[in-house]
Amino acid sequence: MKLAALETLRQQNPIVFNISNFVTVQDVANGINALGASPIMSEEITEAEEMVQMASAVVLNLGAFTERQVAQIRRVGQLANQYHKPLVIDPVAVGAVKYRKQVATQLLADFQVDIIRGNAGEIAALADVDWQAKGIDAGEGNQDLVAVAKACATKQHAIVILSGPTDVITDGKQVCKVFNGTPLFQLHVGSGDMLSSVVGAFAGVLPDYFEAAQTACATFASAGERVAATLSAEQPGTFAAKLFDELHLMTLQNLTETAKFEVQP
Ligand SMILES: Nc1ncnc2c1ncn2[C@@H]1O[C@H](COP(=O)(O)OP(=O)(O)OP(=O)(O)O)[C@@H](O)[C@H]1O
Ligand SMILES: Cc1ncsc1CCO
Ligand SMILES: [Mg+2]
Repeated sequence: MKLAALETLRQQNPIVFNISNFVTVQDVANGINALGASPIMSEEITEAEEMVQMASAVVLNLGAFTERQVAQIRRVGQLANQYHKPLVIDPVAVGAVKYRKQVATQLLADFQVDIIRGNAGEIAALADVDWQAKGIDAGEGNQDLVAVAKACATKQHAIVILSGPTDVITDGKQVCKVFNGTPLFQLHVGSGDMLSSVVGAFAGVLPDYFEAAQTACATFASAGERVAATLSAEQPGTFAAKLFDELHLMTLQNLTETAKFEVQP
């Protein structure tokens, strides 16, 4: 795990091109901006090539696309591959909506996606593992999460982040678990969307995307955990506000002291 990449990120201020969803777009922009990246969003296919060229990473969030946006998403995916930019996908609610799974599966078949970041319900769906996803939430399942994440990585030929109380990051063989976090993340819609774009930001400065995925999970979950430790009750609003502060203020030393993870070769 390369925690020092936090400082590289802040020095390089990578541009992250996000196709976001209308629910959480501002949290995503402010979250990665606070951390030290430079967000840019667009819904216009005509400027897709310029966007991808200027970006250090591309994040496709599939949270609320229209048919017209699918055409834009497809063009951006193709351009990200053409210009060799790291490509991250957040397959929102693919475990709950058949149409979304069809669209996401087709994207994954047509493009080289480097990192998939989803919760257990979403990663299980892309692994074709039986699971009861619930809307945008992880839902219920009794399969082993490491096995689910590995199956998804192998099937989709990508690094997979299965986020939740423990984040599981795998390339299909090696596994890293990040134990940080707080249940307060679940009280703020879009925590996962923010994480996916934080993953893009790290992939923009760390050419080893497996390392980038791990470092992003440890950084984001540690920031939330550090905020939760300052609250005296479940305060979702205060948590969100302080999460932005912490993403900005957290030092490498704070991160190193907080991060709890294990890597299995
Ligand atoms: N119960 C929990 N305890 C600790 N950390 C958690 C818990 N649930 C989620 N997290 C953390 O929350 C962050 C977002 O992950 P999550 O799996 O909730 O995404 P998501 O389901 O896609 O969220 P959203 O749909 O709101 O965007 C990750 O950093 C994860 O580690
Ligand atoms: C609530 C919601 N609905 C579509 S996207 C989204 C935000 C979480 O991704
Ligand atoms: Mg999500």
